Amino acid sequence: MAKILIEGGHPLRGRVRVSGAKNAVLPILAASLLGAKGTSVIEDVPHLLDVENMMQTVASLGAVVERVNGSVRINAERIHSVEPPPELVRRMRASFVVAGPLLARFKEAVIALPGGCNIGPRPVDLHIKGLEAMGATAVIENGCVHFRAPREGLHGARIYLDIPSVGATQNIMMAACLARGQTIIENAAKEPENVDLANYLNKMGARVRGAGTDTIRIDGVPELCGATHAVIPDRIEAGTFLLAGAVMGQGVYVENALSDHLTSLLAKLEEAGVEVEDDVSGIRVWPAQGGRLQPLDVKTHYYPAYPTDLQAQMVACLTTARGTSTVTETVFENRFMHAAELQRMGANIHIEGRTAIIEGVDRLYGAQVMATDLRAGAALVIAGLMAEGITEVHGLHHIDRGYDNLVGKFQMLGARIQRVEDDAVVEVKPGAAVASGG
Ligand SMILES: CC(=O)N[C@H]1[C@@H](OP(=O)(O)OP(=O)(O)OC[C@H]2O[C@@H](n3ccc(=O)[nH]c3=O)[C@H](O)[C@@H]2O)O[C@H](CO)[C@@H](O)[C@@H]1O
Ligand SMILES: C=C(OP(=O)(O)O)C(=O)O
Repeated sequence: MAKILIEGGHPLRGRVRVSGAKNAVLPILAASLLGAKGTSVIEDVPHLLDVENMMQTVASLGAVVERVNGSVRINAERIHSVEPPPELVRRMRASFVVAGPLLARFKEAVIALPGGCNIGPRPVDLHIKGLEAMGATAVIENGCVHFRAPREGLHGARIYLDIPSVGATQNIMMAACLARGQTIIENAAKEPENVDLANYLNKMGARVRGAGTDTIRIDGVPELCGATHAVIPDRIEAGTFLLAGAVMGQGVYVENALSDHLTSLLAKLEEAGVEVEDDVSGIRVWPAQGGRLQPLDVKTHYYPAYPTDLQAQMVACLTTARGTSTVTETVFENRFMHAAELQRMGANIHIEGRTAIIEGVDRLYGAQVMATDLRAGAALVIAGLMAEGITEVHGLHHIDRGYDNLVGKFQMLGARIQRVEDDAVVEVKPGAAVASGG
């Protein structure tokens, strides 16, 4: 099995460039299905397993999808199916957001219940309730949701989301673009990825206002066309490198990182004694005095609060803090699987309900560990960089879902890290891409 080998204890320095955001590009690829005319060109598309899956999902419905270097071209004029293959949909959470575009444009969609990271129960009731409020019916049969719109199509509705769900907001927003009349989404998710999706929809001819606030208003239009759009930088990838730089860096510059999207993380880093400098092109971090963070209390919540997708990486960094930290996970019910793996490396972590209590230790030790989900994988890589000795990280298919060339990028920062495919060592030269395959 493929694994990542890390010799820990070597400082990181230099610069690394963040790729386009996974959680923005996935709904944007799905939204391209709304384009009845013309070709969309999506720029800054990262090389990720999830992106390959979404490209295959959209292509399986009849869209012509082509990757040209960093861009993806999609023509969705001729769609022949409203039923993406369940085996593709089950591979990731974001695939469920093809429901909204298909239902709005073709009045029908049959979508398998989605997969994604194993971080707790992840229902889709809010997606279904929102689409039902717009006139759709939804029947769950054989692990699939069969949506049907009325003959005259979906209509606008006022929808209050019980939870500001990122995916439900996306599904409803996309469906509303072609619905008759106005849709108002209240308690909408405010994540920057949803703002990026709204910007893309508006370039396609939609009328979406208020994305990034609690209330989004969408006036339906009869037709949308392909558009050109560059995806925003990945704030979670940026945060991963900033956290690694905070504990192992000697001046790490994360190019393309947007400080406006990372305010909660940057505030926590400063509280932990890390020096943060930002400019128009990126963010630099200098380590806390003596290289160890001050202990922190961190609570994940919906944007703009501290992101759940940076929780595991933060836990890894706090394992060697100068005292006791707490990290409370409020978004997902079971997102501390990395704690047990970090304990194999000498971390002292107790889980009490939804809170991890982390007693800082002097050092971590290299060990064989398993990535149980995407961000757990990133956390273990950071821990490996911090640890004395050799760490072996397994379960790389999780990491490949969401990090474009993670190993190559850490090598560019001077880390002693390499990816081993089965028994073969893959040489990664600075600037070269690592194939992101399972
Ligand atoms: C592909 C993508 O963009 N994934 C992100 C997205 O996931 P995703 O869109 O799945 O996350 P949601 O915002 O929907 O989930 C937030 C919470 O709402 C609950 N919920 C959600 C929908 C629903 O119908 N019913 C319900 O109860 C979930 O179980 C969870 O507890 O936002 C999460 C929260 O920032 C991130 O961790 C994921 O990286
Ligand atoms: C939880 C994540 O992804 P997904 O929603 O695709 O499972 C993530 O990106 O950390």
